[in-house]
Amino acid sequence: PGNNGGDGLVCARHLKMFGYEPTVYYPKRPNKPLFEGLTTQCQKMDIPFLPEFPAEAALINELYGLVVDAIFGFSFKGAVREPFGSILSTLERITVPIASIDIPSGWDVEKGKADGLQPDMLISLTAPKKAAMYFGGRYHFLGGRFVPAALQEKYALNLPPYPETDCVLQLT
Ligand SMILES: NC(=O)C1=CN([C@@H]2O[C@H](COP(=O)(O)OP(=O)(O)OC[C@H]3O[C@@H](n4cnc5c(N)ncnc54)[C@H](OP(=O)(O)O)[C@@H]3O)[C@@H](O)[C@H]2O)[C@H](O)CC1
Repeated sequence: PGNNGGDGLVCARHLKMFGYEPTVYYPKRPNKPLFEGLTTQCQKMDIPFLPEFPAEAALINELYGLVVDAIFGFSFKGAVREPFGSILSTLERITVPIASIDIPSGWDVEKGKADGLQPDMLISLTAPKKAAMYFGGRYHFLGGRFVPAALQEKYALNLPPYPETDCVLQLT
């Protein structure tokens, strides 16, 4: 529903450009030009938007090869509200791999969530958030090669160097 969801729309657009067949579920759409524009871009690229989230984990396993989790990022707080509680509990039961953008949805940005979503892949943006230390999945990537040196210094960010012209770095 926020910028993490916007990242999900950008991800769907890239996947389509790379020849994959993404499908988007976007239940709460902010009334803001940025998200309306991203939605229009996806629609114009013939990316289907699901009217309902598949209630059965088995159906997701059967229909999809990967789930990109772009529900909540670092602004998630408190107890999860519907419809996202039901969506997350279904995602906790699927067996197809999950790739979470920035933070696994439903995790506390610092403390994580031991009994929450456990994705196979985490794509941290700009810098890994504190909760990333609880990530136990197979692949951890860092994306966002755009932090000016002055900002890195100001916030004492110890960011790793990216090789050559790469914008993404595999951390584990
Ligand atoms: N510099 C960077 O690192 C960048 C990060 N980006 C991405 O942006 C997200 C953070 O985006 P933000 O819009 O601040 O917040 P979220 O996407 O995490 O979530 C906000 C929405 O979530 C709703 N919310 C919050 N808590 C709950 C809850 N308990 N139950 C249900 N819904 C919840 C909230 O709703 P409200 O009604 O409370 O407003 C919002 O709708 C970051 O993680 C990155 O993915 C940028 O893309 C680039 C720069």
